[in-house]
Amino acid sequence: MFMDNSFFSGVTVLDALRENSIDIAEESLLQLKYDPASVWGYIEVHIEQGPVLEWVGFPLGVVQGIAGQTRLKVTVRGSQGHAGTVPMSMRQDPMTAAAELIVLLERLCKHPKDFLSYDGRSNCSTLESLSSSLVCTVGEISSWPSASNVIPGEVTFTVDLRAIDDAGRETVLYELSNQLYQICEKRSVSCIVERKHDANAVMCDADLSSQLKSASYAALKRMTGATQHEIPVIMSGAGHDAMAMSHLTKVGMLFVRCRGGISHSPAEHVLDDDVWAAGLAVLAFLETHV
Ligand SMILES: NC(=O)N[C@H](N)C(=O)O
Repeated sequence: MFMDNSFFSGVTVLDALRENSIDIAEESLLQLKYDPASVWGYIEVHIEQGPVLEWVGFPLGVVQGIAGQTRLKVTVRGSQGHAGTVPMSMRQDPMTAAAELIVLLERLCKHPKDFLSYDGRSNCSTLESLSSSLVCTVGEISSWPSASNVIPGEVTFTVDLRAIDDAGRETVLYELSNQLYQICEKRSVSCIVERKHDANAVMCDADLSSQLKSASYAALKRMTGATQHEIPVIMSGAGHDAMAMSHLTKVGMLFVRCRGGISHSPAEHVLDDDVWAAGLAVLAFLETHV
């Protein structure tokens, strides 16, 4: 099935392999996967893609865990019409409904405690941990037919929702969809919510993390000659290869400071010295294991 998938391009994985002279059956490809018993662990170094390390003034940080994530596609359908002729009171406008839904999402993710109750689905500690890591984003929106003098017939937008606490993420999604359908009903538009992607949170291995911490101390001492204060331990809101590797083995991650916390932008930048520090930390880590 995987080999016959064409994803976005229309070219199947099998076609792409064959075009590159790799004639392989799906069964043999599956046999290539690692035997968990043969793998000791997985270490990943990545730029932080956020502002924390720069803010605390450290080139390196140890990752405690990676947030779980859900991506939704929300389609809001209303009644397409003429921008000049349909009275405001007679509209079923999916654009204003989408705007209300997006503002609801922001309020829910900024203040989950105002929305979620202390019942069986969410207790006090889940709400605390949720509030600290929950982030929600609408990164794409499109309307049809997308003309300045037309009340749209349909608006589609994406939701990217992340939290370190999987149960909390589910609780937020449950609350979001409840409120979303209520708003759509109130505005006489129809809403379809499709769940496009889910990945559970991954916690880094405590031993690997403490070894990476010691290795980071050693690297920074070697570079600056000074003993560093506590190396920051941070959560990753971004997804990483370590998430996939965690199904196979224990994982550990090191973050490298980036300028302004900017990422997913051409302005993304790291200092050469910080990359050097990360290299020395990995070397120090390896030296304790050979
Ligand atoms: N490291 C990343 O930016 N990973 C993904 N693209 C993500 O978190 O969306």
